[in-house]
Amino acid sequence: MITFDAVTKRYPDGTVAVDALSLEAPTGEITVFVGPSGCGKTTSLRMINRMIDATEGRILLDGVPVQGIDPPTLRRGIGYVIQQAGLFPHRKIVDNIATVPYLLGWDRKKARSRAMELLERVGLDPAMGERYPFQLSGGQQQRVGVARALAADPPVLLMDEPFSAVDPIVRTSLQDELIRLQAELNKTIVFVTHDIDEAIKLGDRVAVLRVGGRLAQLADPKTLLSEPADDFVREFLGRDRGIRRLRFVSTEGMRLRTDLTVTEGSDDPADEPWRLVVTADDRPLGWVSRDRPGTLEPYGTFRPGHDSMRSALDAALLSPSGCAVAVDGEGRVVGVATREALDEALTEAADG
Ligand SMILES: Nc1ncnc2c1ncn2[C@@H]1O[C@H](COP(=O)(O)OP(=O)(O)OP(=O)(O)O)[C@@H](O)[C@H]1O
Repeated sequence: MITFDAVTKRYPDGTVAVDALSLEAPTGEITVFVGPSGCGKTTSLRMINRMIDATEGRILLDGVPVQGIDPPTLRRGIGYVIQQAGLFPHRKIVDNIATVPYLLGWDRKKARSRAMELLERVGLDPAMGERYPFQLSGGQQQRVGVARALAADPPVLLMDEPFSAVDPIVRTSLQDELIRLQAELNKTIVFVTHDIDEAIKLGDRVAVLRVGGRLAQLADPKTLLSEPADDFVREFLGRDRGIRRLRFVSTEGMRLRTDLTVTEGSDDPADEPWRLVVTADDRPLGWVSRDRPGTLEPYGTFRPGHDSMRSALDAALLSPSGCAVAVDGEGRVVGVATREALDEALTEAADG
């Protein structure tokens, strides 16, 4: 666990970047620092590994003040990932990843085999180990940055806007990858971002900072969205706060109709405005309207109990039928959520 105990950072020119910050980043969880530009996120992060020293207060790592640990020893237990990956341009990828193991005096073979293992772990082809950073895309370089930070298996990982320099699609896949990795590795992660969506997606807890380095709110994402502490947090969360909350509304137990599907090629005597055509093994093919029986219209799917209400509504909006197709883990249709069922579930969520 990382503890900030009334930590203040005043730069020599008098700027107070962080002001009496107290919070805990629990072991094995992702704590996100989020807030507008200049609110002291990076300064707070860098005080953990002593790239910057606090002016007042203490930061404790599992109860031990970091101020008492010499920086090289401290940093051995703390991986650090930054925005542009910060790879050494003249070293091969495998040697970039093995940087810390080499520094720790591991033998070359062991360090390189650890690096190759990590390349695969972060979703890269091991053949990339022999390339140089300029031969990789921005997203691939970021993955290498994560692999390098994990090389010596540090219990703590500090990540400073690691995914903000890549395009939105790559960014989403890097975020998904981090969630997957964290489920395996259980590191104590402090993650800095200015993007509230990223904070909500990744954080077990989210610390919203305001300019001047003061903590506005520390909460799990669901609480943050439903109970913002004040106008600053509400405004920072933005106008889509209600939509974002849907990510935390479960689709477990949603009422599904099973009488709206029809197997392809079979007769469909029922008089319904929309029918979902499925294959013999229950894969969805498309919606057919009563008015245009020969045309398959688009559909969207979600997995009840697994996907959130946000996904279910998205699936409904993707189709002119206005209904969302419920599928199991194998993509087989288990039912259909009509507008009425979606509305019921939303009303229940709003009441609860
Ligand atoms: N070396 C320094 N000397 C003086 N002031 C500094 C120094 N480094 C940062 N600051 C100031 O401290 C404040 C916090 O900076 P910091 O980089 O921690 O913010 P941030 O929240 O990470 O911002 P951003 O999202 O823009 O990266 C800012 O007002 C910044 O100008």
